[in-house]
Amino acid sequence: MMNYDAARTDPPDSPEDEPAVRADSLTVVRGTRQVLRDLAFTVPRGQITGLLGPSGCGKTTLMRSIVGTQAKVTGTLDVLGHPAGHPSLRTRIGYVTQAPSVYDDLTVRQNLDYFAAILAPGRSAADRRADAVTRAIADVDLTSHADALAGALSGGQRSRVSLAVALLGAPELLVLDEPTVGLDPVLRRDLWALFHDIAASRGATLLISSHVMDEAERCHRLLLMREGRVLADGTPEALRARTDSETVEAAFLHLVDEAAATARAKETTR
Ligand SMILES: Nc1ncnc2c1ncn2[C@@H]1O[C@H](COP(=O)(O)OP(=O)(O)OP(=O)(O)O)[C@@H](O)[C@H]1O
Repeated sequence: MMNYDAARTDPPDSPEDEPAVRADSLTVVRGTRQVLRDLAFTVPRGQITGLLGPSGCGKTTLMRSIVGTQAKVTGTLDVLGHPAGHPSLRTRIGYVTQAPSVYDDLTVRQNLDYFAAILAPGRSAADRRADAVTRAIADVDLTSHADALAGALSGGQRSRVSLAVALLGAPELLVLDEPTVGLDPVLRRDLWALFHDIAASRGATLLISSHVMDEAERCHRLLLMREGRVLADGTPEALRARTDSETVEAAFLHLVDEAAATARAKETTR
């Protein structure tokens, strides 16, 4: 990470009201293109923030930057009181990518056992590991499939195994890249209920991306993105009110038109 300077003294633990993520003048280059441009936003703690925008607008790039796996990041990006990518954040953040990262030739429980052993190795932690694995499998509603091979599960079930892996370490910040894509409406509803439960019962912060605007209404706050920029940041209610729109989708379209009109006005005054 460009903004992680090993020589920099760690800031003191941030107070609870510090945002989970704070970005300022954040820019990311991929290949030869600037794909995130001068972003400034915060993600509050203990809430679900939805990262919404059309395909290719930069959601995954922003998530990769926050979890510290993205190169060519400049500007300020602080996560849980540290610069993004700081080694101390590794166990405090759970990241679920779009492609489920599970071993198909292991059962659900064996997958979880494997990742639990990396997080808490050694015989002395065996009981704690077994409890954490059982709880994570129950959290994602896969108890009845615990002994099934991951390779024999449906796409949605495999995504839930990935989510269970991310829940193992009880992370303070969960970053979920399109976790509900391709899932049926019942499963989508159940997963959103689980996300709300994780935020409410553990005080965890969730950053969840989606390009399905109807999921916006399920979030406490939204970051609306388009073409590498943040168009708006606020609660769904505030965004609807500000744009005099009935839905977040209508609010988004209003903001896109507004941004285009502002750009045109700037061009003509040059
Ligand atoms: N490895 C790469 N090298 C160069 N450019 C890339 C690379 N990966 C992504 N991009 C570009 O960066 C931009 C943002 O991509 P990103 O994956 O962050 O978008 P996204 O909003 O997550 O899209 P989706 O919803 O389809 O997953 C896109 O224009 C994409 O073409």
